[in-house]
Amino acid sequence: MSRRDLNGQAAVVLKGVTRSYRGGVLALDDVSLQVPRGAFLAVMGQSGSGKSTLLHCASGLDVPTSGSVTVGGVEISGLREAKRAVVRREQVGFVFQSYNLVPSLDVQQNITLPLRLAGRGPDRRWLDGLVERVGLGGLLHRSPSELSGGQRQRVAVVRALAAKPAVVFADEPTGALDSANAAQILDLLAALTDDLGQTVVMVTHDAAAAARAHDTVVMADGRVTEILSGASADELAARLGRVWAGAAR
Ligand SMILES: Nc1ncnc2c1ncn2[C@@H]1O[C@H](COP(=O)(O)OP(=O)(O)OP(=O)(O)O)[C@@H](O)[C@H]1O
Repeated sequence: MSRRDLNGQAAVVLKGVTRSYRGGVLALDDVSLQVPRGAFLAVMGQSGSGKSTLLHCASGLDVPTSGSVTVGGVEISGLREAKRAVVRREQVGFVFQSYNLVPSLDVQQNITLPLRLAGRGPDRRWLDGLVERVGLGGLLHRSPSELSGGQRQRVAVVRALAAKPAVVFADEPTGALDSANAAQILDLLAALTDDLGQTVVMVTHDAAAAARAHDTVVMADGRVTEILSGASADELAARLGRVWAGAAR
């Protein structure tokens, strides 16, 4: 998985990460994973396998019970929430299935919100380039309620990238979209990594979506069971079928 390592430093490193919940649930069980800069990585696995917990721990939304997490060269697992919030603002972008745009703000304001919260001015060339690239140029003064689902998700992708984060975590980014809009968002995520050297980690249930990523991490029972490179949707579906059947035994 290291072929995308553009400048030697990994965007995200997890070492021996464990997350247990009250009641004895071991949601992550000794997970070690390196996400090279410029990677487009999918995370798949059956419901309850630990995908969301992995995303939450890797992004600093949650804290592992043990092990370490480094994002953009900053070790975040030992930090208190206020400091993790600063690292998240500067190093992490998020894209959610439900877009999570602020309805009272227009597109332009939504896109620059994370920067304003961080007290930073926008890099106009970077933002204008992104807006142009995703075809939102004529929509900057619309409210989110005046956009299609696909357009809303494109706004969310630009917002996630506005601060040039070390990594974008996308949680089922195509889950609410029809197949044409889903394909556009996947094209966009792939182009961001291939053309702009951005790093994307995408949790998905959809083998066709995962097939657009460079590599796919397969999870079962809180563990990474394998990492598949360049697999087709059919190969992933077949592989996951076997992992799930194995997990059920
Ligand atoms: N807050 C919590 N308290 C207790 N157990 C939890 C909590 N959150 C998750 N779990 C458990 O941890 C395990 C992993 O959950 P997680 O949400 O990471 O799985 P997932 O692969 O994202 O599932 P899905 O595909 O259904 O979203 C599951 O057994 C789940 O029930």
